[in-house]
Amino acid sequence: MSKLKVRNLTLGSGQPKVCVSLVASNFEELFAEAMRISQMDCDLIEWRADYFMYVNDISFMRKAAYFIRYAIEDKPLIFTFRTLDEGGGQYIEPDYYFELNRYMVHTGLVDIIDLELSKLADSDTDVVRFAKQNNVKVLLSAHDFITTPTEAEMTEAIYDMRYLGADICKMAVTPNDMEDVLTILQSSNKIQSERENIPFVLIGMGEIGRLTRMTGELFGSVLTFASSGKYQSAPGQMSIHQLRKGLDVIGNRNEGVKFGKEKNS
Ligand SMILES: O=C1C[C@@](O)(C(=O)O)C[C@@H](O)[C@@H]1O
Repeated sequence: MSKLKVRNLTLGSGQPKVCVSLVASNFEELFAEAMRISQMDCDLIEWRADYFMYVNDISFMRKAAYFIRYAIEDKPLIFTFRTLDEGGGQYIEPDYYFELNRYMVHTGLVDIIDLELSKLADSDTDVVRFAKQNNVKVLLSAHDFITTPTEAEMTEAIYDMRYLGADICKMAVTPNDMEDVLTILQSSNKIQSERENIPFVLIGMGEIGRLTRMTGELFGSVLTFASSGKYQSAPGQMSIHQLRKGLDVIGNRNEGVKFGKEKNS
């Protein structure tokens, strides 16, 4: 697994790191949620700005980011505006999408920006370079809320993201049966063995995909998302408590415990 340092957190070593999404529509809720989530046992926080009503006012966005940073102190913060095309909360003008992300980098308050691969592929924006120049990590993402693409399609999408400069490559898809779950795990396993320098995340959304939210330590995903208790930012997210139990079981090596009965000497 490839390692990536964000503030004091190292992604890609041991268990996948647990991220909780902050969803709020106004300032009051934003501040309350940021304070509440900052007390939770998560490693990173993702601000899902597509649910915030002042997203078109750039100076309000700075104030909101400042509030969040104040509340969460030194925890790494991902800035995400998820577009309607990929399951987001509101419409955004394509040019403003990049402008907003650029501005968030400029504030120095966020550590990672999430950009959708499909938007980036259609544009000549320099936002990836701009983020890197300002020591902000770039997470490229793609979502499918209906199906699971083939193993080759998912693997290629992750490699394309890396080629375009992603520090983290993420794909969240929808398994409809256990074959699809195996396809997600197979693709993960292929990526981790073929290209061990890529920090990536492959998630199966919905009830059927839950297993894939826990298996990162074995199959290479560096990050996993839990519910905030109040909102799920995607179907199938578990509570942090449930998720951590799963992560512990899956990563447990039972070191030092011998097989069979100890013989008395
Ligand atoms: O892309 C992702 C992953 C996610 O969709 C999930 O399945 O947990 C949740 C989103 O908030 C995040 O931006």
